[in-house]
Amino acid sequence: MSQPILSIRKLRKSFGSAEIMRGVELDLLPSERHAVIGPNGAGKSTLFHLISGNLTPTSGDIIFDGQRIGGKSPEAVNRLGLARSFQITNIFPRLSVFENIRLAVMGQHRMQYVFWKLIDRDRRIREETDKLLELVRLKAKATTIAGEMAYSEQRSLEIAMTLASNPKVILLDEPMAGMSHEETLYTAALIQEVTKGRALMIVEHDMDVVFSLSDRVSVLVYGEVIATGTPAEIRGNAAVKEAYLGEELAQ
Ligand SMILES: Nc1ncnc2c1ncn2[C@@H]1O[C@H](COP(=O)(O)OP(=O)(O)OP(=O)(O)O)[C@@H](O)[C@H]1O
Repeated sequence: MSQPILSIRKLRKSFGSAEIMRGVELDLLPSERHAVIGPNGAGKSTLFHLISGNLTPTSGDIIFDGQRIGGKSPEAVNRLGLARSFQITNIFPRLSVFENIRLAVMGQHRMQYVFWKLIDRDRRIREETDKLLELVRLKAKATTIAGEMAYSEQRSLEIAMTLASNPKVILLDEPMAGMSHEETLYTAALIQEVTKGRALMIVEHDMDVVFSLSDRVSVLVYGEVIATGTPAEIRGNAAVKEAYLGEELAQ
């Protein structure tokens, strides 16, 4: 097994007297797609907030690419190569699709571009923006106002913006929430395509998506990972069935 790109050890987080993360252990391999599933309130979003720097751990380690990142700012974590999208769509609805992606690209290259000639800078930004537009199949919508697109297209746009930093690890929090069956299938295929060669950690409630998209699945219950394994192993795990999947698959 290759070395993990992200290792989480004995991770704890309390809010006042409420202990929400209770010693999470989890490894993400360099180019695997890894889903985190679990009942409502298990702590999945909190886990993502801790990894991305939006929350500071109470104790424990989060090691990304050999460096401790627990407690670093979201900007610092992002600069190291970890990008995250949120449950709520995070785009600029009044700007065009092209402008949205261009802003993400410019944000990433704020520093480097200072040293380039202006004309060269504009050309590079445009090229990178075009490449991302193509990757998420939004080229034909480049001039469309983002807020006027279908919800699934807005999520595609958001995925492109997440990719602007060329991250090694991508965290996606419920990317299919609120989508129709067709939109879900489309977005799952898109995620599969654009995350090739990178590590993906995804929180998702749609079990069909989870089991078809993931190389491995971790099950979080009351702030602890109770099992990690291939989709087949997780489906067949008695403790998982009892704690979560039994009711989820019966729906
Ligand atoms: N800032 C906070 N202060 C206090 N409690 C919090 C805070 N953030 C989250 N919690 C609590 O932590 C628990 C875990 O919440 P979290 O949103 O991480 O769960 P989840 O697994 O993502 O749930 P869902 O599947 O419903 O999105 C919940 O009981 C929630 O009320």
